[in-house]
Formats: sequence, structure tokens, C-alpha cells
Amino acid sequence: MIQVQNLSKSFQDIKAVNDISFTIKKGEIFGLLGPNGAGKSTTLNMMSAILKSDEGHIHIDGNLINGHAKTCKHLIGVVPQEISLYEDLSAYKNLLFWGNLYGIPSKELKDRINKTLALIGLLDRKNDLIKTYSGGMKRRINIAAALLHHPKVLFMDEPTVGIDPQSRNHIFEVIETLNKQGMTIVYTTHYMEEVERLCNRIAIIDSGKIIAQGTQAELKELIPTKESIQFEFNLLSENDVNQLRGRLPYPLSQNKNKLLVECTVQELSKVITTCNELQLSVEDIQLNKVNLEAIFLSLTGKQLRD
Ligand SMILES: Nc1ncnc2c1ncn2[C@@H]1O[C@H](COP(=O)(O)OP(=O)(O)OP(=O)(O)O)[C@@H](O)[C@H]1O
Repeated sequence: MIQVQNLSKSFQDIKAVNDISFTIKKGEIFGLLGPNGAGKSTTLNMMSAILKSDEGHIHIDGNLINGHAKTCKHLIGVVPQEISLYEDLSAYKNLLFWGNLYGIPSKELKDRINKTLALIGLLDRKNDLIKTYSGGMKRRINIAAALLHHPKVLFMDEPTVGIDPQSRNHIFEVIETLNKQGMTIVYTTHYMEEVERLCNRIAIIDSGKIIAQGTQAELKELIPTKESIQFEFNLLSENDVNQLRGRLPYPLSQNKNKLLVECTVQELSKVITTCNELQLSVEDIQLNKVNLEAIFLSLTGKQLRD
């Protein structure tokens, strides 16, 4: 559905996007994950023809996009980072305004607005002024505005920044419903939990470059670190650790009363049984998962939210 080839963009001497390429299949939720300033918005702005690229090509549903805003208009729905609504108008009137910009016939538009408001869970608030809405509700109206013209793909630029957890969940549910209906979605964020929950495939972007891409399982293969489980005991002597070493086939490392065992969750019961046999009382257990944060750290030497 989407092909991005060797895309680059500079602002004076800042190389905001540096020779990136990726392909997105129809019906996928594709995540662009990276810290602030990584180049996510610049990429999305080029993909929606808001910005012209210096180099490279973008094709969406067979159409060459490269700066052709007209081609994009009906193909793409864009949910920008900023809320773009009139505070003194109701949600319904805001959506009427957006729908008219797309030339949707008025009878059809009313029906679409009601359906879209129902989808985002705000039909009962449709006549309330936007200024009475919470930040999260405004975001949901922003999403509705991007859907009225029935685009084939939806671009969402950090749609959950600065909103409460309940609205965040609501937005996730909307995204999942849209995706089930077949919508292809490009989702940018610096929250790894969001891409872990939502995205089929992910490109990790840093300093304008894609440093890794693939499914979560593929990305996890990129680093040698395995899952590990940390046990905390009431008391743990060197002799206890030696006994555990003799009985367990996993690498162990001790730090005072804590023991790091390089095993998977599936192997946890074996460790607990052995601890019970040795009469070691486990106080706490913590799972250290190989997540995207760990992958980012391993590939760049820094935290996602540095
Ligand atoms: N219009 C512009 N003029 C000058 N520099 C820009 C412009 N837009 C973006 N940049 C710079 O390009 C780089 C990438 O910015 P971009 O907004 O694409 O990053 P991002 O990953 O979306 O981050 P954020 O989450 O902070 O929006 C940054 O160094 C930014 O300062």
C-alpha cells in the first residue's frame, strides 16, 4: 500500500530525515518509533505532501506522492500533533467544516459525521462546544475530522501526547476498530508501549535514520540479551547460590539477596520448585523482558526518552 524509497530532507544544516526506506502492506498498523527530534513528523509530513522531500520517492496505493497535495487529499487522513479545531464551535459544526473542505455532499456528510462520532464515542456530546472538551476528547474529534472523507490510509502523529490514560485507551480502541475494518495506519510515537500494543511492524528511527525495522519478534532477534528474571530472597548465601547453580541449567548472577536468572517465563516454575526444595524463601520476583526500549538502548546506546 505504501512504499517509501530513499527519502531525505534537510532544514539548513539539519539532516532531519536521512535516506530512509520502508514498505507498508494494506491493513497494517505501522509504527514509527523514535525519540523527540528523530524525524518522525518530517517523514509523515513528506508522506502527506505537506513537505517536499529533497530526495526519494513515496508511493501510496500506486500514486506517486512527492509533494502532490491534490493526490493525497482523498487518499490520506492526517491526524496532526496539534489540535486543529474551533474552540467556540460544537464538535458537530467543526466536523461539518472539515467535511465541507472535502466536498462531501451535505446529506451524506451529516450521516458520516454521526457515524464517525459514534465510532469515537462522542455522539452524545456532539452539540457541546469544543472549549468544554478535555484534551483527550479534542484529540478524538481531531481523529474524526481525518476520517470523514473515508481515506484509504490514516497517518497519526503522536496522537496520545499529553492526554489522560482513559482517553488514551479510547484512542487505542478506535485505532483497533478502524484497523479491523481494513484501514492501513501509520502511527508515530516515542512511547514503546504504544507500538508494542498496536503495531504489526515497526521502524525504529533515530537522528533521521531508520536503525531497525520489522515485526516485534524480528526486532527482538537483533540483540543478544535474553529474557531474565530477578528473584529477591530473605537471605541468600554464596552456598545457596552454588547449590542453585548445581541444580539449574541457567546462568545465574548474585547481588546480595538478589539473584538474576537468565531464563524465560516458561522456565520460572522450575526455578521456584528448586528454591522450595532448598528452603529458600522468595520475597519478590521481577520479569526483565526484552522490549523495544532495550533494543533501542542496545542499538543507539541511549534511552528512548533521553
Ligand atoms: N521547519 C523546520 N525548520 C528547521 N528544523 C526543523 C523543522 N522541522 C523539523 N526540524 C528539525 O528536524 C529534526 C526532526 O524533527 P521532527 O519534528 O521530524 O522530529 P520528531 O521525531 O517528529 O520529533 P517530535 O516528537 O519532537 O516532533 C529536528 O532536529 C527538528 O528540530
